Amino acid sequence: MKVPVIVLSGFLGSGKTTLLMQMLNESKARGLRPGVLMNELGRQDVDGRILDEHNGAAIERLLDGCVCCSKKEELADSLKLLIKQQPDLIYIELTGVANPEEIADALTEPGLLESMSLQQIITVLDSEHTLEYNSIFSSDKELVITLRKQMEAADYVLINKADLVSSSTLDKIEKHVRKYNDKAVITRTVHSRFDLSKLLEPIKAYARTGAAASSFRILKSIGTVSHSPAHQQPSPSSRSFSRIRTVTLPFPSSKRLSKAQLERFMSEWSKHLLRAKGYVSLVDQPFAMLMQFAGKRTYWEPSEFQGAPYVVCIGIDLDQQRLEAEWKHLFT
Ligand SMILES: Nc1nc2c(ncn2[C@@H]2O[C@H](COP(=O)(O)OP(=O)(O)OP(=O)(O)O)[C@@H](O)[C@H]2O)c(=O)[nH]1
Repeated sequence: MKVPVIVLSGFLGSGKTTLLMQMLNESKARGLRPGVLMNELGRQDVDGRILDEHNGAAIERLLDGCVCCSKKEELADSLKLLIKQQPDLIYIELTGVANPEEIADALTEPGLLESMSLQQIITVLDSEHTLEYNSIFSSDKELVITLRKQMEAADYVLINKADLVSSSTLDKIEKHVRKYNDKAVITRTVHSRFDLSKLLEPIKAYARTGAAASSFRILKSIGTVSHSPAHQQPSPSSRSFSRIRTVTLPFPSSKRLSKAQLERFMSEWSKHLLRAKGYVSLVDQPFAMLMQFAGKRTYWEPSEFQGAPYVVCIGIDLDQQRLEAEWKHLFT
């Protein structure tokens, strides 16, 4: 019996983990046992920790690289480990700069093809910034192509963060998506919430009966991706990110900062910073807080994190030395 796989794609900070948490909750409510493969660009696993705090699903993590390029070989191994735990379905959350078609392609490798089947690709868009990406990243053709592929390959497109923009912007985004994908179901969402029954009910029926559900999609035919054996290095043209760099900033355990200091730091770096997330110690808080910088906004959430605090920064053309120096300076 093949395990159904749902791939969550979308640019950095668009709302993939938010969607994953909702999907995990709804899977559990239906009595399904999900497995999760999380891929993060940074060495530190922020999203996995967020999940641990909310759920008890089997989680495999692939850190410090993107499964569609540097971590391609490890993708198969991690999925095989998950399969051993006999989940009813597997969610793969990609990095924000991954091309989902390459993952779909990787799932056709011998060793995976017999044991899992790709069901759906869901792409989450950040309504506040999607229309700007072409101009923001105009000098990075690869990234622009990857963002387009995320829309093209999707079965579902969530136009997320709908609370932050006008309805005319949402209309424009929908038109923009339709230029690249005339088949996907497009839904406007807030906090990635949408009706998951069409996705999960057939999987539930499949898990119960073992019969192939007719609504399941068979592996998409991947016309645009050249098939490269997993042991080969990806060619430069198959890389999904180029000028993106990830830097982990340690937060001295004896120090505390204010929200305002951290928000100012994020805002001063916002030209190059696409995303930042991590656990920080605040002057007025007894416990570490989860800080998320996405779409040029900083979000705060309480957390149960008890390790050494840190912040992972993902940026384009990031001057790592200057970033680290200015970060250190915050604590002097
Ligand atoms: N206002 C608003 N905030 C949202 C919405 N969806 C998600 N967020 C917030 O945006 C931030 C990023 O959301 P995530 O779900 O972590 O985004 P992601 O795509 O997983 O991010 P990466 O893993 O870094 O690529 C979090 O602080 C979310 O709470 C939304 O619809 N509206």
